[in-house]
Amino acid sequence: MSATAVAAPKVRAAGVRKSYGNLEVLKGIDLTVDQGEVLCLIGPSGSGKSTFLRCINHLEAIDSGRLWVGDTTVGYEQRGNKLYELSDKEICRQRTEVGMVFQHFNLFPHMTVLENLMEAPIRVLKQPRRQVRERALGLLAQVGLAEKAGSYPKSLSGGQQQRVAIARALCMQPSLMLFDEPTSALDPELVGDVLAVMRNLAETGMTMIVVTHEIGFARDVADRVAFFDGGQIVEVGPAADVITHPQQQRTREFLAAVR
Ligand SMILES: Nc1ncnc2c1ncn2[C@@H]1O[C@H](COP(=O)(O)OP(=O)(O)OP(=O)(O)O)[C@@H](O)[C@H]1O
Repeated sequence: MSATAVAAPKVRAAGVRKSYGNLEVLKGIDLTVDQGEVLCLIGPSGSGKSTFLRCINHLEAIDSGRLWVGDTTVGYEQRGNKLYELSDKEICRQRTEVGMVFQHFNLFPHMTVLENLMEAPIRVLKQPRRQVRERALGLLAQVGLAEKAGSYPKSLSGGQQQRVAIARALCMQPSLMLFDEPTSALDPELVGDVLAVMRNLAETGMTMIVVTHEIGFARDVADRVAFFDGGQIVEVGPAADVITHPQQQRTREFLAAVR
């Protein structure tokens, strides 16, 4: 054993495959995401980025390969021809450790902003109301929305709703945050505030996997970038290398088209 302890990867995928009917969406994904790392997934529409994210959070089951989420937990493991799946209880437990932010904020419309944040920690984690309330108010301050605690989602802008959605995910105290195109439903002038919240979160050391078309964000904030195309990772490496000096022709074409 080496003198320096090395933390286990937060997420590890090995040969992950997923099809919808005859459409093979993930064609053998191999990827490791380290503790505290920010990884951005970029690539054309339909290349499988969201599906991969959804597999990590057990919103989709993989067909084959292996997927570990967390330090020790096996997500899915193919043993011979038999696919081992987590029990519903294990999935629930793992989901509480993984926060997910979607393109469309998915806030509960009938609850205030503060109630949106408090709902899952109280109902799912059974944490004391007073403690959750304190944490929720702190998170709202962190995303610049302390004064909106008593408002209903429909009275907020899209950017504010997305910042609430991020705070809501964080209120569960996750150790991994997944973002699925968090800014693509926003008007351009609202994107900056959401990206600033994500940038601050990255600086706290949170492990983050972000599907995004915001190439500037990926270049400036990600530790590594993975370029997906046709259900495969074509290129993965340090953000500055993949975005500024892509090695693969396909990556170069994609970046030229989106810039
Ligand atoms: N539940 C589903 N049933 C059938 N096909 C699906 C399903 N979800 C995704 N797909 C298909 O899988 C392919 C990959 O979709 P996915 O959303 O993972 O791509 P993506 O790279 O995230 O694209 P985008 O940037 O447009 O979100 C697409 O062809 C999509 O139509």
